[in-house]
Amino acid sequence: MRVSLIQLAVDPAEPTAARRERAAGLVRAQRGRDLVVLPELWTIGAFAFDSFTTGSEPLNGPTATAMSAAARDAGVWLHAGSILERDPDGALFNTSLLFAPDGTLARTYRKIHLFGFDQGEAVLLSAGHDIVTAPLPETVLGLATCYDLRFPELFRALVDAGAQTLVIPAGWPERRRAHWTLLARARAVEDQAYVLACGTAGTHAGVQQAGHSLVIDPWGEVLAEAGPDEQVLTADLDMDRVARTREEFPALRNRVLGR
Ligand SMILES: NC(=O)CCC(=O)C(=O)O
Repeated sequence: MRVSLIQLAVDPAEPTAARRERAAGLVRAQRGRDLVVLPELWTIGAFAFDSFTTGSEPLNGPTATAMSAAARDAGVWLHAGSILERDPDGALFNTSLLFAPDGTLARTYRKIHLFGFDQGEAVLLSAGHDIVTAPLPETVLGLATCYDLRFPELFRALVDAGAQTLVIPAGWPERRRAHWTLLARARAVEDQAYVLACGTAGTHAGVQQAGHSLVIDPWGEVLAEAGPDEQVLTADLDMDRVARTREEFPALRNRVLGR
């Protein structure tokens, strides 16, 4: 499976509409790949809390419309990262969007673990509750978002639901980059799954982003790692490796608790 992770720079000087158009162009340039991934809240920035209300949009809003068209034009599965979803009652969610190659919105995932303790996302948004997987021709995706990475029980639930490739869009700060790398590799090793972890670059709301998006195999080896700046990271994945790893080193089968 050929994957591209688009590590977008979120720069407050760039209007959202311009970034949306730029992101759509980058997606279109990935024709020939099987799956393309964008980061968390790349329209406004994961830490731009002051813009959370004005930057919110419905599931048929401008970002979803542009990403649907880009997926269709490129003929790829597109995990379009996440948007600030405003539901019909006005509640806000951090919602990931997965588009099929014909542009259909195949899945949404509302971030379960909201970041910020007693401020920011944690107080401004509503949390999701649903475990979301998506069967693709080559693999089964399990969806999670950024801070979710710190909660291994979510990933175990995704694996129990059939996930083989864990997709994690993020807006992770440089200050905690060591955690990002460590936890992403840990999730790959403990769940014996590919991890596609796509972050943002640049600085927004005074928070320098880590970049360093990662493609990690089910043995925990880093197959590809981005630098700090905007970059398209590509990798070719051997999907048989998930089943082989789980067969040859059957730690998942040896679970005693929580089954
Ligand atoms: N957007 C986020 O979820 C940030 C998470 C984070 O900074 C951390 O877990 O550390």
